[in-house]
Amino acid sequence: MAVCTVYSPHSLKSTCPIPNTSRIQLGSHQKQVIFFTRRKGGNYRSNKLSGTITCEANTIVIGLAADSGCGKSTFMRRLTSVFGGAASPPKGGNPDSNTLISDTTTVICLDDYHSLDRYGRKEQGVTALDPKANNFDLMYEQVKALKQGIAVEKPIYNHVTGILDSPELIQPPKILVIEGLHPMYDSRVRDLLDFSIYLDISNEVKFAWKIQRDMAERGHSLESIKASIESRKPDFDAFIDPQKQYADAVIEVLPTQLIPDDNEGKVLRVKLVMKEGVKYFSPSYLFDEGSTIDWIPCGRKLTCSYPGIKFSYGPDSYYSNEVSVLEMDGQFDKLDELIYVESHLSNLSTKFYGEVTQQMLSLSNFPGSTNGTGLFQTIVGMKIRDLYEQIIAEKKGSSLQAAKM
Ligand SMILES: Nc1ncnc2c1ncn2[C@@H]1O[C@H](COP(=O)(O)OP(=O)(O)OP(=O)(O)O)[C@@H](O)[C@H]1O
Ligand SMILES: O=C(CO)[C@H](O)[C@H](O)COP(=O)(O)O
Repeated sequence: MAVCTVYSPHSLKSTCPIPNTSRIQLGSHQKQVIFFTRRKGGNYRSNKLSGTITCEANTIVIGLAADSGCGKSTFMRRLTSVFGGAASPPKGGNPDSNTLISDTTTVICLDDYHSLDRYGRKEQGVTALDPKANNFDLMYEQVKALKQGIAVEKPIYNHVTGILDSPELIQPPKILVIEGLHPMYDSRVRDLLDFSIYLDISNEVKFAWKIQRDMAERGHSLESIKASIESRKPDFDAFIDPQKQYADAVIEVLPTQLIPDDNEGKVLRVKLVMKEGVKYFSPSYLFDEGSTIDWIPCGRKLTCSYPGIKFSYGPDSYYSNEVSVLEMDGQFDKLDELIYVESHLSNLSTKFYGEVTQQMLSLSNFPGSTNGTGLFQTIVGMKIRDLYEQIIAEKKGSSLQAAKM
């Protein structure tokens, strides 16, 4: 439902597209439901009122980019949990839908915009990472419509059959997350994003995660997993990886530096790269904003077994952008002791003391809960909630202001 404000009772003009007949909720000073019928030249006729209408669609759009098997679904489940409630596929819809809906968020998977299905890609010898296999015009049109408060009929790419199924109806949510291979590839789609995240998983770690999932859950052989990663690599380097330069936050996952020549890949070094100067987003920091700090918290208040834990924080530059980087190498032994670390982090956008620890404890069975992946995904979740609340508060403020004029 688009939220609109009616200014003057005489002229009728809209600054945004409204479907032919639409239910419009007026500003809070004048709550009533009215119907609009579209007329020529962007004018609308209503059953109850006339006036100039400014549509303030309240959908904010978040982009999450990563290669397949790099933890997007896990991150999405953490994000949904920050807003409370669980996410599920559209009720009564296609059981193979990739969409997840909760009270606040709708997560759509950009695989649904594959223009070539599995057979088409095979025939043309292209991977799903190649822009030629994706319909960016439709992606742009539909994300734009949802952001404007208009429902869309989005295609479904069926990962079971490898073909495109009939579309599903997606209503504009409060927060729309577009996750997948290319949320920041097309500049038109990129410009619609209120915030963007890139999960940058190093090759060694990606390989370990993929083996764990695809061998255990999908019955693939080690050789076929290796071959699949190798065959995707050129397109990954050409089309997916470059998107990280546009991200407002990057979560980089690397092998640990605490164990010399580690090749087990169980202990991880994770960096949270946060762009400076992004509207509604102010980076979190350790101890003292802008300083450069190394911190080993192990000791009386934090239990650490081998190889321990090391945090670092400081300013840096990333693709010529000024950033702050928070880093954690190692893993927690006792998750409830995370409160000790949390109390030394600032600007977390939490609602109460210890909220990050509480979130992490409540999802302790999720992958990455004992290391920086879970911690930084949770912090980014808090930041997205804060961004959303700031944008909505600002919009409400300007509607009230306009209504008074
Ligand atoms: N932080 C983490 N630490 C360890 N393993 C992880 C982490 N995040 C994800 N994984 C593992 O990696 C695999 C892929 O994770 P997930 O399904 O979240 O990725 P995805 O990007 O959504 O994948 P796809 O796009 O292929 O559906 C899973 O087996 C999961 O357990
Ligand atoms: O990279 C991917 C996105 O996660 C998939 O490989 C792509 O969507 C094609 O899917 P499938 O392998 O099921 O045909």
